[in-house]
Amino acid sequence: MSVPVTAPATGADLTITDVRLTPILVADPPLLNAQGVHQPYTPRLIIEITTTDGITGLGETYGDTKYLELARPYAQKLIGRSVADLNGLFTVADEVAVAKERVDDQVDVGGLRGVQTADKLRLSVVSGFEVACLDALGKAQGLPVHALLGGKVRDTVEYSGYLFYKWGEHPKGIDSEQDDWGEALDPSGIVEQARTFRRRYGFRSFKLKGGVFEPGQEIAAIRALAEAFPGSPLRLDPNGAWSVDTSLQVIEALKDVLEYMEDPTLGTAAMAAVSARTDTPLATNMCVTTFDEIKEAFTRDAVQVVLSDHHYWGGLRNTRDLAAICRAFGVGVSMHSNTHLGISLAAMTHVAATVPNLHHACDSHYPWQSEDVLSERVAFRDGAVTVSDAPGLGVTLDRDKLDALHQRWLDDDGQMRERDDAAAMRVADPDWETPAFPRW
Ligand SMILES: O=C([O-])C(=O)C[C@H](O)[C@@H](O)C(=O)[O-]
Ligand SMILES: [Mg+2]
Repeated sequence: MSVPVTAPATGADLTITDVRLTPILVADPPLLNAQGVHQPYTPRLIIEITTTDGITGLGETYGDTKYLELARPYAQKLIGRSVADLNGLFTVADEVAVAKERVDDQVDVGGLRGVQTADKLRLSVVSGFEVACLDALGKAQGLPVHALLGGKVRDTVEYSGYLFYKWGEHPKGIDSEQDDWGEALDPSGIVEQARTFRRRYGFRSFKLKGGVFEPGQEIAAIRALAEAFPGSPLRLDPNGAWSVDTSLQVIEALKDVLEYMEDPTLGTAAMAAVSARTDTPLATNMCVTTFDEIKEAFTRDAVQVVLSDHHYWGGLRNTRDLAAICRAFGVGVSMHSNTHLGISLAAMTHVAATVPNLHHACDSHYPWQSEDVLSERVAFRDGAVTVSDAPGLGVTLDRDKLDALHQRWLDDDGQMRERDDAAAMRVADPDWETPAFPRW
């Protein structure tokens, strides 16, 4: 292996001596989507990689069992390697077996993140370790992560306000934390939520998570937003809940105010059928979620914007590769988000800062997370995060906070350790089954 374990300029020893994995449960509000509702707590995995010199890099990824069972043996294999050996992270991942039942006939979070393959599972684990290696390497070299990716092309990264239909609180009788967002179950509730987003964070564009109510109500919500925030870029994302015809009807009703329509219908073929009959751009984080899916989707002109997500695309450098492919095909790129904490927001911001063809505000769930493992939260100002020039990611772990969220994970009887939005919905509605798609 030719990757140096000693940094020539600084003399820092980059050898990995310890990897610490801490599964946690993070409070999550009752956000509704096409599958059901978010659980009161969601699993995340915090990764700490330490070098011989005692430098520690931080990473974050999904924390459900299927990720933990890969992350544990993978972490062991990294001891003795260099944090600079970023390509080696993928080689080592191929040595970790993925259980067949984890991928056979499976989709990712009920399909919210598209297909589930062994490769994608591995990449979803590698990404957290890649971020931790980059953080450690940056600290060792005195360079921010964006510099390790080639350097920032912007000083701030814009995010959109991610609006959700939501209940005022989780169902009574189960452990949960109260949030201060209130209920939003109709157009006026959504506008009120958007006003709160704007007041607290300054977001200029908004995305509404749809596929919850019949399309007429969701059209009314977007119309109400357009009226309340004239000129703001707006997006609607029903996670594939509509047929091709319904998709076209909704697009027709909203085409004057939509920046893009996100995953109106399921699968590349149906997206291509919609795309062929509208000029409104279609975005996806469902039918293009792996490199293998790009060729068909792009050659059929099924999507005009790909919403990358460094967690399942395999890290920050793969995200840049994806952006380069999109650029070559004239396809736009932006960022998808699931529930995540500040380590991931910092990582998203570093990579987004380096992508020249990023022309849409990125998604982020972070405002919905009242808890974090950082000593200082990452701040949104005027709807954007300032790109840090501090070494590494530029964030600091608060061990007490990490320990408290880990204790919650330890105390859990197992129910919250797997994200399952349909099961969470059944707590309120025992007959709930995720509807067959297209639902409308
Ligand atoms: O399609 C999307 O943008 C997402 O899947 C984002 C999130 O997963 C969101 O839908 C959620 O967590 O409910
Ligand atoms: Mg989406």
